[in-house]
Amino acid sequence: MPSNVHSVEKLYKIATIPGDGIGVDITEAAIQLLEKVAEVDGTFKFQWENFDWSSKNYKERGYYMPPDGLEQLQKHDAIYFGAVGWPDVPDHISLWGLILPIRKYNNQYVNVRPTRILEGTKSPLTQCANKPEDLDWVIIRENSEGEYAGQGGTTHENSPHTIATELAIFTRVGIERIMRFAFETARSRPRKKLTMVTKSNAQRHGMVLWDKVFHEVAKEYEDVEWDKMLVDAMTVRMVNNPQSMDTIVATNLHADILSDLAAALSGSIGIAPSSNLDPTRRYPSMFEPIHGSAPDIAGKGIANPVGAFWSAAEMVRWIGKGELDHVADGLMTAIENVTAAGIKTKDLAGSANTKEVTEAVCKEVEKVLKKSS
Ligand SMILES: NC(=O)C1=CN([C@@H]2O[C@H](COP(=O)(O)OP(=O)(O)OC[C@H]3O[C@@H](n4cnc5c(N)ncnc54)[C@H](O)[C@@H]3O)[C@@H](O)[C@H]2O)C=CC1
Ligand SMILES: CC(=O)C(=O)O
Ligand SMILES: [K+]
Ligand SMILES: [Mn+2]
Repeated sequence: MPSNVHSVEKLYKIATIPGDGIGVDITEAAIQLLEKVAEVDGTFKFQWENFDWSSKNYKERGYYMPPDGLEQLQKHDAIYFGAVGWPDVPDHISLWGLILPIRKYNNQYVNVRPTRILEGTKSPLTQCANKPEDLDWVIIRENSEGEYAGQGGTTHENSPHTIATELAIFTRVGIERIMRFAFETARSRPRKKLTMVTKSNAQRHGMVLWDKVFHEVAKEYEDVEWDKMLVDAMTVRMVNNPQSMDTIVATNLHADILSDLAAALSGSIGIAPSSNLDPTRRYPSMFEPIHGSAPDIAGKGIANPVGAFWSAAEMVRWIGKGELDHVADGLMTAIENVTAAGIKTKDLAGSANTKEVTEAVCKEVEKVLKKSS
């Protein structure tokens, strides 16, 4: 391009929902980093709109999202989320008041949860040599139905005869689309390997349908090597043989649990990102670290922002539709250069605080992006 012709700056509208506890700290850190990235790159900008839908405000207002909350979010290209939940509000109220409806009503039926051992960090697994390839997984979590469908009820409350049901819902449409996404993800990675997780020995209806649809979809992906695991044995394999897996697909509940385990095995829950995707792109997708509000460390300024930064990188990748992959990759390089240099929070056996890690990554990303341009 001739130097006197400037490309038009693209504007990305991002809704931010910091939520509670460390969600606030890490969202602020992610915005700081993304602003730096946009400034250095110069071809795009972010327009932020912040939504103060926290547990504190819930206590005062009686709601997390206002009645038109979902519509407000839908005016944005993406949503960046911190975490929701605080000890003075029952957790099912906070989750069902905010994050679960956002996922469901925005058709975010996939939750992508990668983990690997970042440079300069260590897995607690002694059999891991801490080479990146020792543990490099992407968990594809079904994000719209299953055990978090929200169906069920309680009767005879406050009596010895209370009955509560929690119904897991599995639909053929829901299973088929998550399997396809999982196979596509596996196919896009070098090892082309998918592990499918169920509990179809004990759960004899929904999980059996899950198995059946998996085998049907597998026929369309002959280039992808696959195997299957029951979720209990899967926890053992994750600990004893992490090298043997690559892409993993599991239900809403199973993958929720396995992804916290995956994060811990790769070093800390504080590093793990997640993308809540509407693959059709009709609705905005949402990006957040997998961890919660961490009341035990909130307010101390020591939360690890790496999972938030990795989520930010995935958001850039998603909104860029292939045009900002170099920026997302640059962000990941910057994050890993900083962990490799030993600038890490306490959960990664370091001594830096959130602010110090954030500033180090901001500085590093400037170097990385300038070098690559
Ligand atoms: N998507 C969301 O908004 C989620 C919300 N929650 C909510 O968060 C609240 C707390 O949940 P917990 O079960 O305690 O899980 P949690 O993920 O908030 O914390 C678990 C443990 O990991 C540590 N930890 C988490 N993130 C960290 C980080 N970035 N850096 C360093 N240490 C970190 C915490 O200090 C704590 O010891 C609850 O109200 C829960 O419902 C939990 C998970 C996801
Ligand atoms: C709610 C929760 O724990 C999660 O989405 O990871
Ligand atoms: K979160
Ligand atoms: Mn979780």
